[in-house]
Amino acid sequence: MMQIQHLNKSFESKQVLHDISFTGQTGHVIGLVGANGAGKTTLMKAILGLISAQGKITIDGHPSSFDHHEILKEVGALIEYPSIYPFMSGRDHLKLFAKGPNQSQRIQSVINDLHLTHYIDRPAKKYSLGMKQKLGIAMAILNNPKLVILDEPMNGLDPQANKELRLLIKSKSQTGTTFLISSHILSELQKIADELLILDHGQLIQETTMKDLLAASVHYLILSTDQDELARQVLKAAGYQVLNDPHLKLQIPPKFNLEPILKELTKHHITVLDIQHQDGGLEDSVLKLLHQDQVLTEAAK
Ligand SMILES: Nc1ncnc2c1ncn2[C@@H]1O[C@H](COP(=O)(O)OP(=O)(O)OP(=O)(O)O)[C@@H](O)[C@H]1O
Repeated sequence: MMQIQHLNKSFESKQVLHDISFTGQTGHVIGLVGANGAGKTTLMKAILGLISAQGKITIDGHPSSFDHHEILKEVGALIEYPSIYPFMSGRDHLKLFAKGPNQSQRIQSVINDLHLTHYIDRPAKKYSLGMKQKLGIAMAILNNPKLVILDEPMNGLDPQANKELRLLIKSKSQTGTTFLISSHILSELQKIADELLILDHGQLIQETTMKDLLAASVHYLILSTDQDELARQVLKAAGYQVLNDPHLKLQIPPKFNLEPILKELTKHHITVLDIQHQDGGLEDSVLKLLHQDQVLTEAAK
């Protein structure tokens, strides 16, 4: 659905995107993560032809660029803040944006999907940040685009609205819509993204499936015993990676056998009261990759 090849972008002398290439499969949800200023919004703007950039962008088999972007009719987007007219109602915004057949039906269905009913007929100037955000998302998906690009869509949304958005993205992707979504809320992204692009200082340092990334993520074991301090010493002496944490917390590999730990503790007459397994999740994995990249960059200097 989307192919990006050797994309470079500079603002005056500052290069902010460095040779970015990736492919987005039809119906996949692609998460875009990176620190503040990593280049996420710039990349999205370049794909949307909002800024000029060097490189090749192909959407649904059609080339797209700053000067030639016919195919962008098939793309819905919410970048930074939604463009909202304060004196128009949400419904009038949707009417203004609607294209093609069955407009009223599509407007009503997006209102229902995003639970906008109770304020959609009020002027938008009375909307909260989250309400505006939801209206912006509604405008992006209203015309059933093949590709939807959302920059920080979870901004300002409460947990219920986040969940509704997640369900909507999942159901749309299952019917073939491709999503490119940037977010700092990695726990939310973890729940919806099939793939992940990690940007660091304008470089794509990792393109991976969520499954692979999480499989390689850090895992922890949190033990509760009748003698935690002794258990800590025993496990450290036995070579386990015991963390400096108020809890008795061990870092373990993804596939791990518990038996030797229990044997070691029993040998020292320590009783285990509780065991919890915790995976580091997306946040840990992304931070680890960004840290590795920083170390490599420093070493190359
Ligand atoms: N119009 C512009 N003119 C000059 N520099 C810009 C412009 N837009 C962005 N930049 C610079 O490009 C870099 C990438 O910015 P961008 O907004 O793409 O980052 P981001 O990853 O989206 O960050 P955030 O998570 O904070 O939104 C930053 O150093 C920013 O200062």
